[in-house]
Amino acid sequence: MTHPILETRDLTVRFGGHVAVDAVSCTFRTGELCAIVGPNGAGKTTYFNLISGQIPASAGRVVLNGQDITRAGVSRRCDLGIGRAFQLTNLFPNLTVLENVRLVIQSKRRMGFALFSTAASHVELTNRAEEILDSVRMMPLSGYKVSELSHGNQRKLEVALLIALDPLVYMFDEPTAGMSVDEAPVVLDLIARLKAQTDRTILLVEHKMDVIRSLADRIVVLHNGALAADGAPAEVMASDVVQEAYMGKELDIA
Ligand SMILES: Nc1ncnc2c1ncn2[C@@H]1O[C@H](COP(=O)(O)OP(=O)(O)OP(=O)(O)O)[C@@H](O)[C@H]1O
Repeated sequence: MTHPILETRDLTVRFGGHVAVDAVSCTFRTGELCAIVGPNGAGKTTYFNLISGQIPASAGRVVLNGQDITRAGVSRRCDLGIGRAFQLTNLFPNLTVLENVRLVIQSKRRMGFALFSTAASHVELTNRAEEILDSVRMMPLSGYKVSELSHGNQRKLEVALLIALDPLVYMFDEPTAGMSVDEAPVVLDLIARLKAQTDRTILLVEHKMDVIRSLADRIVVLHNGALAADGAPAEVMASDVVQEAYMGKELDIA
């Protein structure tokens, strides 16, 4: 069994009297791709927000690589290895796509956000940034400002920026939402390659069952904020509780 990289222990958040995430205890392991599913309003995005630090927990713990990060802010969690796509998109909307990717690589290498560096490091950084953009098939857009990109291309850039950041845990919340039929497979292919070629942990909130089937090693089901099922895809999908309560109604079964 592989090493646990991320754990939530009785993680809970209340908004007034409403418990949006209810004592969720879950362990995510190195190298696994875990799909988080559940009906609308089940608490999936809120659970993500608690892990990435967008909102503070009312109770419980978030532990990354053995370190309690429950009280850490978003940027500290990002430094420690929690990478969530949307945090990065509008980093520098008036800089180009290439400059944005290069700056994330620089920040990861603790070189600061200086736009100008030595000639050699500039060339090396640019090469790496171009390699990443090539992998998301965005090289033709490298000179565009981020603010000029279509929604689909901004989502692709999010993935590119996340790859540049190379976190321990990649978090994708419906990564193909709003994308065209041409664009979505590019992003899904990238996630599949991340899974195949790295030992990173990937958490994926997703409604599309065909995507879950092709990518997930494990499925966690949330319902009314609580953990309703957790296990291998075939086992979870076949379980009575999931079949009856969620799969047919809420998930987009292809
Ligand atoms: N900041 C907030 N204040 C009050 N209630 C909130 C807040 N954020 C989320 N909620 C509530 O918490 C519950 C869980 O919402 P969440 O967005 O996490 O669900 P979800 O599973 O991601 O849904 P969807 O699949 O529709 O995106 C909902 O009832 C929502 O209205």
